[in-house]
Amino acid sequence: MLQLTDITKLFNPGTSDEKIALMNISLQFKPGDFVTVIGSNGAGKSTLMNVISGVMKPDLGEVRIEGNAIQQLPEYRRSRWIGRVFQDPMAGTAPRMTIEENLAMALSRGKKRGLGRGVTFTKRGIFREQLQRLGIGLENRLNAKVGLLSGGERQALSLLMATFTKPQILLLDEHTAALDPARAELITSLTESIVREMKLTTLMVTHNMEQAIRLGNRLIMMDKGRVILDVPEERKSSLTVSQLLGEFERISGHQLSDDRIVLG
Ligand SMILES: Nc1ncnc2c1ncn2[C@@H]1O[C@H](COP(=O)(O)OP(=O)(O)OP(=O)(O)O)[C@@H](O)[C@H]1O
Repeated sequence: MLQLTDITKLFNPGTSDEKIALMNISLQFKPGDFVTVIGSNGAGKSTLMNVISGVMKPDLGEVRIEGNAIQQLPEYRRSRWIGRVFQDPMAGTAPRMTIEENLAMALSRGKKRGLGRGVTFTKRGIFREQLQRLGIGLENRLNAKVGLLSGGERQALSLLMATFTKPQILLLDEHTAALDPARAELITSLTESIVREMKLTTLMVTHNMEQAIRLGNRLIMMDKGRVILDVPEERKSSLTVSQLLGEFERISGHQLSDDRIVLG
């Protein structure tokens, strides 16, 4: 279980440039929860992901996984519980290394440095089997340099790498936003099946309102560092994009300003 209690994060505190990125955020996620996260520009969505993954420490509050407070642990020490996929397909992989070298690296995640990074015969078999699940033929290209793959192929590989060692939590930071619609749909359905099969607690930031409603079992809306709406599955399934935008306006008192918004 992932639990956030009274998380506050300020940037440049005490200066004229002070920004409240997160203000008293308390959220609890059950194993297998698939939560879509939407909000206006600068609402704090990426900061929330960064505080959970350990890229940043909160100024106040606790991040707990399975009851253990981890907010002071550095990112690399949280990696056995948390996988993350970014918007930029280059971010989750090493482009100069081959597919199998990248997977070997993913497999050694959370283990002591230098251990188990080589590609053995047995590992190659596991890699082929796992890549096959993606259904895009990467299992036949183990020695291809990742930098030569298309954005969609790289994002599928990033997804596999982020979940290779069966983390409990998956953070998706607009991971389909840089792809064309067909590739985005492929990555979305791969995401859904991986999340379902592995029962991952998943937080997915998206600017696509239709996707935010359609995917997952809970929707969180953020504005100015706060969670302003938390929609459970029962209500989410009957929600429309215009109702969602209307709710945002009603609660926040202003229109959703998002330069990357996609309505559906
Ligand atoms: N490193 C930083 N230094 C200073 N301010 C920052 C930093 N990172 C984020 N902020 C500020 O914190 C607030 C929250 O930013 P964050 O990136 O989390 O928002 P977001 O919801 O992900 O926005 P967007 O959808 O535009 O990417 C914003 O006001 C932003 O300008």
